[in-house]
Amino acid sequence: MTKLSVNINKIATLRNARGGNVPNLLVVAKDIEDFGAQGITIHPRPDERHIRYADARELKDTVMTEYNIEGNPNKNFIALVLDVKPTQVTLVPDAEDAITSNAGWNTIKHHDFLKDVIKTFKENGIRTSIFVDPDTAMVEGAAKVGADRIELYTESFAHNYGIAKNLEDKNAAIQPFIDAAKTATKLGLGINAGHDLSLDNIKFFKENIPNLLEVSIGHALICEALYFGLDNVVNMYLHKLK
Ligand SMILES: CC(=O)[C@@H](O)[C@H](O)COP(=O)(O)O
Ligand SMILES: NCC(=O)COP(=O)(O)O
Repeated sequence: MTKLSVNINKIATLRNARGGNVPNLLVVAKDIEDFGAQGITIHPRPDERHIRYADARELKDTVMTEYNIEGNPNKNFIALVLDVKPTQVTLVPDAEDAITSNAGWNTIKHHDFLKDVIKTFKENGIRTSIFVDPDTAMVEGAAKVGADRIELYTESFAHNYGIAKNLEDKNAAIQPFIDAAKTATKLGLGINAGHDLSLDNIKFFKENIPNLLEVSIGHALICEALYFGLDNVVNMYLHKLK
């Protein structure tokens, strides 16, 4: 089964635009769960431009499904995650000023750092996932540092699938992800995926990646909700992930 974890960063972006509490992030998170999503993802960034550290703490008592916190494990982020103790922490190597995530970890170069951080989270009962490009060497590196899962960075798939003219192009877009997923499975790593997944591309991705445990989807899902409504969109994803 592939779980749908809805990334609610964009709900916080909308709230922050007016400085008040509309929309209420906690209410939206609860509604998304009630609509059927099996997880809530947040990705607090150092400038707190959308999710604030206080949101991450408040959501702890609201989220009853899988709570996934993503981010670059700097000192403040590590302290936050250890305090909140979500179901899962996803380590993402973002630069401070990145507009959005734009690369996976080099799990070989950062082996010692990642191994230490992962040990700390695992000792605290938090499942760990590492954001990686679809590169078998990086997947092998993720296994070596002791991660429970990888999150495949799907931007290149979404882009190449979006411009594909035929099935051959679509197959070329997914092939690196199939190879990375096979390596992950062989090494005992669970497989998550995310970034720019959408109603247009999710079915093809799911059908081609065996053992896909979770997808985290935010930007496209919230955009699609403008047209279809949040309840409908969550259920459209659930249908495509069956
Ligand atoms: C790791 C990942 O791909 C997502 O968390 C994405 O980066 C969302 O972050 P923003 O909402 O800040 O773009
Ligand atoms: N981990 C990916 C995520 O949470 C959402 O990414 P996106 O759908 O906003 O691109």
